[in-house]
Amino acid sequence: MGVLEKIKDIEAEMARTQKNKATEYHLGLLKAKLARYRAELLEGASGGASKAGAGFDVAKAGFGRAVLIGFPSVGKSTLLSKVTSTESAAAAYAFTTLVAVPGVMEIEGAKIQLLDLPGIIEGAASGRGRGRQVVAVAKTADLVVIMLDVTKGDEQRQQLEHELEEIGIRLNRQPPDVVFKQKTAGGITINCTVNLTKTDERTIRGILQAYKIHNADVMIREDITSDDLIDTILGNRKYVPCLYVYNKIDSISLEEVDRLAREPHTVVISCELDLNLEVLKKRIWQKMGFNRIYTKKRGAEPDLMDPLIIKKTEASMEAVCDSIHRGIKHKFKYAVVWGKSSKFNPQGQRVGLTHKVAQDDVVSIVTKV
Ligand SMILES: Nc1nc2c(ncn2[C@@H]2O[C@H](COP(=O)(O)OP(=O)(O)OP(=O)(O)O)[C@@H](O)[C@H]2O)c(=O)[nH]1
Repeated sequence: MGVLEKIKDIEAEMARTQKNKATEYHLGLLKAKLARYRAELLEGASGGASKAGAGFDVAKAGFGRAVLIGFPSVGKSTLLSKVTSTESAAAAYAFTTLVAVPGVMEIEGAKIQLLDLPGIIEGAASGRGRGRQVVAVAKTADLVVIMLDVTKGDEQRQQLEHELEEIGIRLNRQPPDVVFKQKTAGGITINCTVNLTKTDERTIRGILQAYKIHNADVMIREDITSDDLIDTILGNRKYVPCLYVYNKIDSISLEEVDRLAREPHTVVISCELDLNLEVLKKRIWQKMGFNRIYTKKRGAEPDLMDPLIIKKTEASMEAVCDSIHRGIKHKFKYAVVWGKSSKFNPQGQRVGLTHKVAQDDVVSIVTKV
């Protein structure tokens, strides 16, 4: 039996099985099996392994990359033409049978690449589409933008979320708070700091066994599900922020627009009428978690024309140094900071390499001579 049939069988069995306390263990094992077969499918273990160099790669331009995913005719090309300086058609990158169109968007002084992946998402998880390439590209993405047609309802959204979920992409979620350490001996030790309501120890042991893990320490610090445990064991999940963009709001009522606009992680736009496109750009910037820092030479005014763009998660003074030049931190003596991250002082605050900067800070770096 091929992997696809095995997946179908398990899915059918899961659909037949009622979800309750008594079936939790059985379902947990089925999920573990399913995740294993899916991984096999995506890694090409069942044949058709990718040739070296046949992968999907687009040179990362600018500071970050947002990947645009959506069904045909939702308005992806129209959006790209409005918000990016899309490189000419000749510059569209071709990968074996796949073409992705990268455009570059200027937001708040940063260059962000917006990559349109036409038609590759459908059926990716079942091996029909180009699951491996989607995974590869999504792994390099700082943001997934799911573009939807407001007139098509929520069906497209559910389908895309489902496909992305199946290939191991987790949208707008944090990795489960579980520490998992495989060992060579000593059996399985499970420690929980919280009360588990969605799974239990027997199921956890069963899942570990399904993965032929007989020696491991598992420390659980969150009320996880069996799926969360499988994600932790497989360790190859990609946690990425996602923005839902509903296009064509010119075709629906104001009430409906208002309702959608209040949904979390959502922006409503009309490409055709140029509605809300600036807001969309701002939201992309925020969702990517970038930080803008201005530099200032001693005795001079801050350089407001050419800010440094740094990822928020790594926004220490050391990251600021690295974004200027790799060698600077080795010559770093101290920095002076003005802005939200510093104590108010017209002379600025003296800080070291571990200081965390904030958006729009002005920084002056003093190096050893
Ligand atoms: N009413 C309305 N129509 C729009 C809007 N934006 C795009 N369209 C129309 O939707 C159709 C599809 O737009 P495209 O930009 O070609 O869509 P796409 O997602 O790139 O489609 P593929 O190239 O097939 O992947 C076109 O006829 C556009 O004119 C909008 O804001 N409102």
